[in-house]
Amino acid sequence: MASEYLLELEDIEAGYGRAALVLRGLTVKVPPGAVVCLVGPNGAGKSTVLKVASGMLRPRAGTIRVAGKDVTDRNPQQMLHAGLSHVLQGHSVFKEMTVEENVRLGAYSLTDKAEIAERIGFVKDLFPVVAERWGALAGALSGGQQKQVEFARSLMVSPRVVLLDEPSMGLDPKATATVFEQVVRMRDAGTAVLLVEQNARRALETADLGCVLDLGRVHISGPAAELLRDPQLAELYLGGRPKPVTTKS
Ligand SMILES: Nc1ncnc2c1ncn2[C@@H]1O[C@H](COP(=O)(O)OP(=O)(O)OP(=O)(O)O)[C@@H](O)[C@H]1O
Repeated sequence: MASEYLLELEDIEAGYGRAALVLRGLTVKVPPGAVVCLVGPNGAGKSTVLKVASGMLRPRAGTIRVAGKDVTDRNPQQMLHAGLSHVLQGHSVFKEMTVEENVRLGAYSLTDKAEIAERIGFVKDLFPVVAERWGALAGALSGGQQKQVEFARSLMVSPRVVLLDEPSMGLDPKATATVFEQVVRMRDAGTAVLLVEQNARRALETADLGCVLDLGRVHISGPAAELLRDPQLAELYLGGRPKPVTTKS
């Protein structure tokens, strides 16, 4: 059945082993052409949402749909095939391999050489640093540049939705700004993004839609700009009240 959403996580319950549930009836929906960000306190379950979406963690209840198709209980390989590509927290480039080798790893499931060449052209256009440093060892790149190599690798399979877990982790403010610019470029090039970020204010400034997680559920969701303006949310989750708008005279 056709759906207006690319990814729907509905009434998800999930947890680890015998421990208490982490997600307790969580619903998150990602429409086409959008960056959706999940924010909330430490341990709220943000990364767990991405693990459920990419098949790393099976939900105990609830439904996962991709473009209207039920994909609940599929494994990571099948989720990738369905169109969900997960960029994990931390740095996952292979430092002793070249940028090219790292990016080509993202195409391991593709067999059509013309398609691989087309995707390489696409990611080189989207991430100029990947094109510029194509033959360099990935370990020689800065943290922010390595993150762009990870983005490029994740886009090789033409995913419908990229799942980004704390892409700014460990980066300085300048590199963080570049990485968020690239998130917007990915969206504008046609890939929807579900983003988890510690830096909630920065993430909401980038995203189209936001979901605030608390106690394993979505506490409040809506256009990111509206969430940023909400004084109560700012106090509770964004490290203080919104900055007053100043007008230059
Ligand atoms: N592999 C695991 N095994 C057992 N418990 C886990 C595992 N991963 C996460 N948890 C627990 O699940 C809960 C939610 O963790 P999760 O990483 O999803 O939260 P988060 O909102 O992303 O937190 P943070 O902002 O600190 O990264 C925490 O209580 C955490 O200890």
